Amino acid sequence: MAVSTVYKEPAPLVDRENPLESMMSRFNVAAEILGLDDETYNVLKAPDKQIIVNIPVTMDNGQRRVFEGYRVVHNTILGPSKGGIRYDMHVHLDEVKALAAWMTWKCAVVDIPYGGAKGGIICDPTTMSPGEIERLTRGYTLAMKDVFGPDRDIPAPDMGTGPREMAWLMDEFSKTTGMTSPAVVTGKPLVLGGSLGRVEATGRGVMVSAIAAMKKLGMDPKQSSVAVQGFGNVGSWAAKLLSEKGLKVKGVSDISGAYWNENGINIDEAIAYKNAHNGRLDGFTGAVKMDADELLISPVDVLVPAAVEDVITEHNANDIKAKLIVEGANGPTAASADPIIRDKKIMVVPDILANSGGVTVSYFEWVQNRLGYKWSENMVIERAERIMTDAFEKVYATAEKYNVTMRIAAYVVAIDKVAQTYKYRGGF
Ligand SMILES: NC(=O)C1=CN([C@@H]2O[C@H](COP(=O)(O)OP(=O)(O)OC[C@H]3O[C@@H](n4cnc5c(N)ncnc54)[C@H](O)[C@@H]3O)[C@@H](O)[C@H]2O)C=CC1
Ligand SMILES: O=C(O)CCC(=O)C(=O)O
Repeated sequence: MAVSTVYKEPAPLVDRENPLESMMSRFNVAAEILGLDDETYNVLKAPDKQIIVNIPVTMDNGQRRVFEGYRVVHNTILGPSKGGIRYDMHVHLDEVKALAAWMTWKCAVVDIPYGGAKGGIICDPTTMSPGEIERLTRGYTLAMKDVFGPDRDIPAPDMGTGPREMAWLMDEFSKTTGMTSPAVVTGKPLVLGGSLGRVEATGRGVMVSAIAAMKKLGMDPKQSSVAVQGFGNVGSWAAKLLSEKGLKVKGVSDISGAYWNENGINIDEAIAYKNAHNGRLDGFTGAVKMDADELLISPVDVLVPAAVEDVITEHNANDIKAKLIVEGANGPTAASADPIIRDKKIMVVPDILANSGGVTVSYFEWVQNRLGYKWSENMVIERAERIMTDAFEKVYATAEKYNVTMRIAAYVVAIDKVAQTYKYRGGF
């Protein structure tokens, strides 16, 4: 059988911002504030390891294609590395490196015993059949069998993946090791040892941090409006839970475009529409279609970017009207926009704090798998909310202490924890 593609050249980053550079520039500011020593700085600035694999997959038409996949383990000083797997055509090694480092900082901010990692495969899952995606997922798992492990590196869902892919990953890993290992991956279906509350956990954390920030800013949720970019797992749950808190969701968007309703979008209807239409809002009649770029600069009080990186840049930051940005996505704000947003006095709850509800409940899932015991949904929600609220208050206090933005404060909290751990553990 002919091999049609041997190597997929990663999409160049020349025409877009580089998330790794954005991550590093904030890391440098926080390292300076902390007076981080050179040894620890040098260890943290680069990932522990980067694995690149080529995964041959027999497509439904009999052709064999080869997909390029990555796993980057940024750091494991706090514990086994943790982080999602992304299926998208824009996956790039530098992006995965940034996402892996963000996982280290995120786990440190919420004080859970994990390091950071991230994976990705350059593919377009929207054009692949379930069988093709399954073979790809199993091939990736096999290629990473020496990387993954319940005490080593624990994947989870990210863009383009969900419980279905995590189930295949768990099954393939279990077969290669000869024992059922639910704790090797989180975000699994409930029946395979998934946790109650994990599906909505990231969106719930976005809601919790948005409400905490609104309280600080003296904003009344019932008198406030919000726009949410991205209507997948994170965006749709954030929109639903924010609307349940009384905010009027005036705008939402996904890859098909942006949708606006001045009187508020009925989010349950939008979710039902999306679920019935291949995960997309295209054709949704509960709102008027608008220019996708307009959504981020629309007249709302709160903005929740919950799709991809670098959508807020020096080119549109000045036009943002929201008083509060809560980052559901990883890296939605390029570093070039930071000073503009700061000068406009917009509060930003940064990604490594705002979207940490997902990994927090993943941690709970892993704990439950290891205990062989299931927690109630209320216990999951109550514990996750407590962790997120405590982290928010710690970051807020750090921002006040050093007179810096919430983003820099979150990096300070995270890097300080990692650096202290190095100090006690030693080893270099
Ligand atoms: N799933 C999770 O638990 C977590 C996800 N995140 C981050 O949240 C973001 C979204 O992830 P998920 O919701 O899981 O992905 P998903 O695959 O469920 O949904 C992505 C959504 O974004 C939309 N989208 C893609 N490109 C877009 C664009 N250029 N403009 C507007 N919409 C666009 C898609 O149509 C879809 O609605 C990513 O940055 C991810 O890294 C962060 C923490 C945890
Ligand atoms: O749930 C997890 O373990 C990680 C989720 C993730 O990839 C993220 O927080 O960006």
